[in-house]
Amino acid sequence: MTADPARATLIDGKAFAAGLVERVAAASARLESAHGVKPGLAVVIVGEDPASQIYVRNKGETTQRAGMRSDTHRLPAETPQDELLALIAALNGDAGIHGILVQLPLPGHIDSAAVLGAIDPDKDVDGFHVVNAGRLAVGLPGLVPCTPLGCLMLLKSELGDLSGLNAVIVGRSNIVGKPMAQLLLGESCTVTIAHSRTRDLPALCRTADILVAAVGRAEMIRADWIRPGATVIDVGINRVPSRDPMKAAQGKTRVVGDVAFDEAAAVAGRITPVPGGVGPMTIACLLANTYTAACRAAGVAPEPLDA
Ligand SMILES: NC(=O)C1=CN([C@@H]2O[C@H](COP(=O)(O)OP(=O)(O)OC[C@H]3O[C@@H](n4cnc5c(N)ncnc54)[C@H](OP(=O)(O)O)[C@@H]3O)[C@@H](O)[C@H]2O)C=CC1
Ligand SMILES: Nc1nc(=O)c2c([nH]1)NC[C@@H]1CN(c3ccc(C(=O)N[C@@H](CCC(=O)O)C(=O)O)cc3)C=[N+]21
Repeated sequence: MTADPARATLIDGKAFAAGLVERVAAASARLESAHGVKPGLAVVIVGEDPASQIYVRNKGETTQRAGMRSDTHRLPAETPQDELLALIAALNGDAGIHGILVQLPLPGHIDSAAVLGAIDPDKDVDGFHVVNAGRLAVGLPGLVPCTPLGCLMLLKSELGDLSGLNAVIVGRSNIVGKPMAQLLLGESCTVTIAHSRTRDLPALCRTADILVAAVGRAEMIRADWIRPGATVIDVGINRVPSRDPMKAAQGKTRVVGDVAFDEAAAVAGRITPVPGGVGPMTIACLLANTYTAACRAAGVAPEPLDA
């Protein structure tokens, strides 16, 4: 038998998220007893996107655990945009609802930008409204997108001060890549954003002390793209056929990240697994944002939620 190569430390997002949910639950209970405000989240789902089902289920369970109110509005796929906008207007005006999340992607006949733009920015717990993107860009308090916020919490808890580190983010979406870059810039990292037109992506990735993969391509990032000792955050959630050919033939799938985990773990210093890494942090941060929004609506300073 050959000795195991050095293995990266696993960053346990699931455990970190469970702790964060507990802190949110405790802080929410204190907000309710001291000020009579119970944080309320409204989730709006239009149509049936099978990939989103797990997210929706995990979200519902976790919100319950945090002792928050959570309403789910399920609308048929053919819902006219006007009707969706009318629901958002009603939720904007509902004092018991502090957070509104419209599940993406929306059906093709709906203008997603118009829908996201209709959410009251102070209830926009996804942080997708242009006002919140602008606040993040200029360093004003707002609501920060949950996935990058969760990644940042993991990085700070693992590495402490991030200043001066080289961060490479692969992916430039408005919901992950760009806000991730803003947050790391805010921590004084030297930030590079890569995308599908980037030249020599492997060489660029090798410059990273912090490598964030948010691409949506199963196991694209290989071991030889990773600087030995680097911290790797894998945002990707990709469904691939089950390893067992019998199960695969029955259409069974498993979830993998954007990083080839097994080989990457032999090179990286620290790495998040998929599942059990960034995903649970996204949900915990959604609840944290709902708590923050409820505090601000009540004119109360939110308690710090850091570990
Ligand atoms: N864990 C979680 O909580 C969450 C996970 N996700 C997952 O994260 C991943 C990314 O999501 P999202 O940001 O919404 O995805 P998008 O599809 O919106 O963006 C993907 C980005 O990756 C870039 N890209 C695609 N192919 C390549 C390539 N071959 N080389 C370099 N860059 C490439 C694209 O570049 P270009 O702009 O040039 O097209 C784009 O900027 C997905 O797997 C998604 O499922 C998303 C949200 C939450
Ligand atoms: N308005 C909106 N906001 C979102 O934040 C949003 C969205 N729409 N649409 C879909 C994507 C995807 N997303 C995930 C969140 C958590 C997990 C998650 O908890 N994953 C677990 C389980 C994975 C599994 O086993 O399938 C894990 O990684 O361990 C996955 C995916 C949020 N998204």
